[in-house]
Amino acid sequence: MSTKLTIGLFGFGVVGQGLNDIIRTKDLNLEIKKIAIKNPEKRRTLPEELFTTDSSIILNDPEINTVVELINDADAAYYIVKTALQKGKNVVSANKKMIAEHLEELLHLQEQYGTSLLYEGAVCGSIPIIRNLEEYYDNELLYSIRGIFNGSSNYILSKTFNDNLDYPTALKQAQDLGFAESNPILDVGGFDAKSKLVIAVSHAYGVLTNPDDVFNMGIQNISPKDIQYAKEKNFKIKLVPTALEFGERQVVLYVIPRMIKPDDFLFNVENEYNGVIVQAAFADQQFFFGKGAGGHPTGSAVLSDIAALRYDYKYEYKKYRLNNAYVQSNDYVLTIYLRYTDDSILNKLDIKEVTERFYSPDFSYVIGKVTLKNLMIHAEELDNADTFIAEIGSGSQQ
Ligand SMILES: NC(=O)C1=CN([C@@H]2O[C@H](COP(=O)(O)OP(=O)(O)OC[C@H]3O[C@@H](n4cnc5c(N)ncnc54)[C@H](OP(=O)(O)O)[C@@H]3O)[C@@H](O)[C@H]2O)C=CC1
Ligand SMILES: N[C@@H](CC=O)C(=O)O
Repeated sequence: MSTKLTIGLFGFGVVGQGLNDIIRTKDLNLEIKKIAIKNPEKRRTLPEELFTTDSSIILNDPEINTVVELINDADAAYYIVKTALQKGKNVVSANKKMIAEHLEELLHLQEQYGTSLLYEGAVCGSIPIIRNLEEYYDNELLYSIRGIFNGSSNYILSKTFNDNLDYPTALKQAQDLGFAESNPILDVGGFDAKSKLVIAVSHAYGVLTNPDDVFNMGIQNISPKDIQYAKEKNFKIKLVPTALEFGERQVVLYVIPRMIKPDDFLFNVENEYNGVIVQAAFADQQFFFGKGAGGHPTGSAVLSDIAALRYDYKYEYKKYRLNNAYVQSNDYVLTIYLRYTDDSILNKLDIKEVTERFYSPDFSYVIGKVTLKNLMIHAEELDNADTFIAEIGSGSQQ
């Protein structure tokens, strides 16, 4: 017999309303008792008495056994989720930034208070990747996970690459469609993809890492020159988070644009769609594909978590609890395409094994090898309009 869920919902924006639309089409032995929002003046599509701006009304209601957190403020979300877990309520959240930043503490809170926090909607929208990494690949060695984890940046890349739209127009469209974060640098700068990678890696390898210790470079400095280079070589450019196991139980993780060949599963992942390639020892390559952003796709993943709570589902964090869990390492070498104007960056990055160079009065590029550690040291200098960096080909252990 499933538990009746009495829900306190936080947030009634793109995802909150998407979830509500889906719930209304089902008969699921659940009730949304109250909805917390921020702005009391906004017109709502549900009766006024359902809404409150006072989060404590939900958090202190003993009848509410489930909190669904779908707000666009990571700090407020942290307080809400932590308090709900401490008060014995189960929680579903789609807030990847908050979860990635506080995962270790949230894991221990669940243990301490016997509560459950589920967050499938936080990673790649509608794609059921977290439960697969946690449960399905429990016994198998995972060589790597990589993919397209951010719908907005992929939408922008598709529109600029395939339809010759300019970058600001494509970004505005992603915002208008409800895909982008309130601060879009989180999307285009690779921060959102990094949060999702950090969460995925905790279930894939049992590694809990601080997002600040993971390198991310985004697509914010892409120019028509980079697109022209990619087209001439029959590549597409995608923003790709990667986690790879190597050496003695080490895992490297980073987010960087990547030149993708036509035979790669990610080549045809366009617009707000996401794709995840899992490379495992025996299963070999497996590809997960689906919408990574938007109210209904994300709402469907949130609803799947809510439904799982009716049967007391919890993440066990099995791989984290193993004694011989993996450790994060940055001893890794990437083959990169680097567009630049100031030659000094070449020395700073100490680029080796150069296979291609191009000079012109207004820009140059080089293809060569660089250590992940050097990219991390010079990350701030690399983030300027005259520079664009993308992985090209495969990397190797340092
Ligand atoms: N949009 C997407 O495609 C996806 C989003 N997510 C994540 O889901 C979450 C919600 O995103 P999204 O729906 O797009 O965001 P929106 O900006 O569309 O909506 C945010 C909602 O949060 C409410 N809110 C903000 N602060 C508070 C607060 N302190 N207390 C109560 N309510 C608050 C807002 O209230 P008000 O209505 O009054 O302004 C609004 O209803 C974010 O964490 C996002 O990263 C995850 C996957 C996909
Ligand atoms: N801003 C995010 C929303 C979903 O997580 C994205 O574009 O992927």
